[in-house]
Order: sequence, then C-alpha cells, then structure tokens
Amino acid sequence: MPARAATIAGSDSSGGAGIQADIKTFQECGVYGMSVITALTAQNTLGVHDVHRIPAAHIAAQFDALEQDVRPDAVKTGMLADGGTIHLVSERLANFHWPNIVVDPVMIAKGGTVLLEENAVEQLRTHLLPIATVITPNIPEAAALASIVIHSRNNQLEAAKRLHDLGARNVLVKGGHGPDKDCSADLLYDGAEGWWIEGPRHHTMRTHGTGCTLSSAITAYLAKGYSVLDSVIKAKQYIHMAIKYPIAVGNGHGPVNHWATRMLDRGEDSLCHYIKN
Ligand SMILES: Nc1ncnc2c1ncn2[C@@H]1O[C@H](COP(=O)(O)OP(=O)(O)O)[C@@H](O)[C@H]1O
Ligand SMILES: Cc1ncc(COP(=O)(O)O)c(N)n1
Repeated sequence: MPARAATIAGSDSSGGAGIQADIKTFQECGVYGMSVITALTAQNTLGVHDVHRIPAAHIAAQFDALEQDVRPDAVKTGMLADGGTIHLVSERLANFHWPNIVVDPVMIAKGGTVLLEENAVEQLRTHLLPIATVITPNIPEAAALASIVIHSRNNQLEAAKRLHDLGARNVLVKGGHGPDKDCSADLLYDGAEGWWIEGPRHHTMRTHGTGCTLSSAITAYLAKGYSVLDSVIKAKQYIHMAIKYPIAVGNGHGPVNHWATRMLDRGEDSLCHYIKN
C-alpha cells in the first residue's frame, strides 16, 4: 500500500488553499491523499464570500469511514471553524490513535476573513496542542496562542517554547509574516533544540495557501517515514519552489504553483538551508 495522508480542513472553491491545496500537495509529494471536510467556503483569490459549516455528525462519519478502511499514516488539521469542531476532531484523533498529527492552527485568511471563531482559540490550546506531533502557526497565530507579541527572532523562539510547554511536541513558528525583507525564516523547536529553516523571501502577491501547502508537505513526508526535521526541511523546499515559480491564476492573491517541484532538476532546492539556533 502507498503511504497515505489525510487532511481535516475546509474546502476552498478556488483551489489554492484548504482541502484542494492539501490534496494537490499530497499528490505532488508522492502520497495517497484523503480528506475529512469540516466546512465549505465560497472563495477566490479576492476573498472569502461565504462559509457553510458541515454538521458534526457528518464530520464524524467521514472520520469513521477512514478509520474502518483506510487509516492514514499521517494527518493534518487546517480550517476547523469553531470550538465544537475542534472538540470532535481532537476526540476522534485521540481515540483512533492516528500517528503523525500536524496541526495548522488556521485562524484568519490572507484577505482578513475569520476562519476560526475567536472564542475557539482556547479549545485549540487545550484540546489539539497536547496531541500534536507538530504545530505550524504563522506569526499572528503563534502570538495569539502563546499570548505574546512577536517582533524578532527571539520572540519567535519564546513563542515556540510557550507552545511546547502547552503540549505540542514540535513547534514550527513560520516566518512568512516576519520582518526580514530578504529571508523567510521558520523556527522549528522540539523542546531541546531550535533550528532556523530559511529560504529567500519572494516579493509576490501569489501567496494564497502557503501555510496549507507547507503543513501538507510536512504531513506527506511524515507519512513516508521521514523525521520531523527532515520533513520540515523537505516541505520548506517544496513551498520555496511553489512560490518561486508562480502561475498566473486569479486577480488577487493568487495560488502557489503546486507542481513547481517538477522543476527540481534545475538544482534550485539548494537555495534553502538550515542553521542551528
Ligand atoms: N514571500 C515569501 N517568500 C518566501 N517564502 C514565503 C513567503 N511567504 C511565506 N513563505 C513561506 O511559506 C510558508 C508559510 O508561511 P506563512 O505565510 O507564515 O504562513 P500562512 O500561510 O499560514 O500565513 C513558510 O515556510 C514561509 O516561510
Ligand atoms: C478553506 C481555507 N483554509 C485555509 C485558508 C488559509 O489560507 P491563506 O492563509 O493562504 O488564506 C483559506 N483561505 N481557506
């Protein structure tokens, strides 16, 4: 059987983020992709126009269908919309003992639409963080979860330590929203050591779905058996390529290019490097 990965997230009708980005990434990274859909969004590169939440009983039925036949080797969470869904998802993940849980704590879309009710942040902290193999907040999400202001790499590290203390085994505080003009530096912290996983910053509007894509690539590599550090490095190379070689889709914040990795034979992967904190 091929390595299998599942995404528990919302659908993006325009295909750049959410379930669609996740499944494309799984496919490109060579794993069999599956999904548990928590919400449908009417969305394009200009913004989110409508959100339809899936009833809890149907979300549970999707979980059960996978458990009974096609258990994943790794799983990620994305848009969970509200506290009730977080509760259900964390309960199912804990009971089923699915391995390699990547939590992307999606809160707000790039266009500003709220994708997780504000009062659900506490549920994320108490229910999902403690069962996460890796959590992948961007800087605003890490700031909200760790109750800290992030202006510098030191703050990024402090936030990671606080989120590790809340129970996440590995914390990746992504640097896409960071202040550095030339570099986008993600910090991986495992409770003992920190690694700065850096790539050049691309000056582009086409960053719709970057976080979804990165966390899906990490999930795919974990499903294939790579370590957390190796999975994060390989995922960073994947997102670097997907941003560097853009495709012209939509009139707003366009999607990344999910099949750019097929250009890896150009040797571009060596542009990313990592250094010990
Ligand atoms: N302009 C950019 N150039 C290069 N890498 C980027 C850029 N924007 C985001 N990234 C990378 O994409 C990934 C997602 O980061 P981020 O944008 O912080 O997450 P999110 O999409 O959740 O807001 C990270 O690996 C980050 O370093
Ligand atoms: C269904 C769904 N899930 C996640 C995102 C976040 O992606 P981004 O931060 O790039 O807007 C999104 N826009 N839509």
